[in-house]
Amino acid sequence: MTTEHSAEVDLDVTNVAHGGVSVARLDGRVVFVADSLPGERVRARISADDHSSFWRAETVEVLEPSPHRRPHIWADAALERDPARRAGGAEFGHIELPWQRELKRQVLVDSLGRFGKLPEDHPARGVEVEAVEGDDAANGLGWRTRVSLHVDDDGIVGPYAARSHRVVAVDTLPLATAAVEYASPLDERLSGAERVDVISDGRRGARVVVRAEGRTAGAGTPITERVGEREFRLEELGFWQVHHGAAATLSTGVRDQLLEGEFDADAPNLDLYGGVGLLAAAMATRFGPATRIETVESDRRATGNAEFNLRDLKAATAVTARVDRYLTNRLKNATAEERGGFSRASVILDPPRAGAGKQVVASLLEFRPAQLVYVACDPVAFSRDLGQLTAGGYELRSLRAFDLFPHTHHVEALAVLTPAS
Ligand SMILES: C[S@@+](CC[C@H](N)C(=O)[O-])C[C@H]1O[C@@H](n2cnc3c(N)ncnc32)[C@H](O)[C@@H]1O
Repeated sequence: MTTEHSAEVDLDVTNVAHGGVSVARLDGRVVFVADSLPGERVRARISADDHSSFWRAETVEVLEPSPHRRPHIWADAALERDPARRAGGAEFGHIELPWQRELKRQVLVDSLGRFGKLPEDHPARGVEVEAVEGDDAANGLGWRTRVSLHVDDDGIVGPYAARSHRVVAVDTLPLATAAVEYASPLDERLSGAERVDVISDGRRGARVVVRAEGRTAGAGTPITERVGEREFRLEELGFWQVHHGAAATLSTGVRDQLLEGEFDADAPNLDLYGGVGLLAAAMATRFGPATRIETVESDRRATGNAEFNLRDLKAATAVTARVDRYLTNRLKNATAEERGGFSRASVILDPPRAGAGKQVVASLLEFRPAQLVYVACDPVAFSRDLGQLTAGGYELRSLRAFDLFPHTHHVEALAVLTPAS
């Protein structure tokens, strides 16, 4: 990262890139420009010029705005602030909401072609990014049920500045739910603390957990979230979908997208990276309480909660394991009869941002289930896995995408794959 170099240049921004930045060219070199929009001409400050194939720049002035530009939804992240002090976490906040979804669609479709090798004429390239119910009316605000704030050496509490680990003071948290924003100690000094997590308590309130080196202060008791008719117990700092409507959106999406013709309730069905059992429950909601399903999750406490949350489903089990090791062992120890069962299974996988990765995908290809339901939070990682799956004999049967993170660049995809006929 260049520090002494802060040249300002005028750039024509041409298209959107993965990661919440747009692309321009300077003397033939790619420049990733923050806080800009395709079609704009901006004045930007070069912030990193030490990479041979691209530079990075921050917009300081918009010379010719896009018709899709709007005043930033968060004054603490707007152009009026110096780039070094702009709050991170709302990198699309200067773009009208429907156009944010269009840009996310472009990034997803581009990744599908580039990394997933999905042919130009594949119907999945017509995917739309769907809004969560209520988000348009709320202008995409007030959805975050969890925020992680950081504390600097002076005790100032705030988010990191965009693309840095520098804490910036902010007055508001417009993406957070009202309860989470209200509970956030933005105007307090927390000397000695390192991080503050503010988490919806699953009802109308919020909990504040302050972490200092080696110490965590907070109530610590589990939280209960309700999705449809079901309740899910989870640890205070354990994984749960961030948008208040995300768990219901994904659970309904998985339930509806599972292919009935490929489903066998007695097969060794799996919910990989299963957390506290949200998507296993979605499968059982669709196909009945006798559905055989095993959740696989590396966090022991999440697995304990999955066991509790799925206790009414007599054929549901929860295992603490890393997915790669679980699949390797399962394949190594399987009898010929068990291997036959794998080919009748439905497998859900919802990996972290890095995707499932080569080894897990290779094991899935060997497992060869009747259908794979892939829930993906990173279009590039997903597309890489998709490319390996299609090269290994699977075909993409359906694809949906959801805007679970308004005003950020993130997009969630939900894909169903089956062995190619
Ligand atoms: C994106 S979350 C999905 C959780 C769940 N499907 C849900 O929607 O609530 C990913 C989960 O995978 C778990 N995880 C991360 N790496 C893992 C691994 N290598 N093996 C098993 N679980 C893992 C995390 O603890 C987290 O609970």
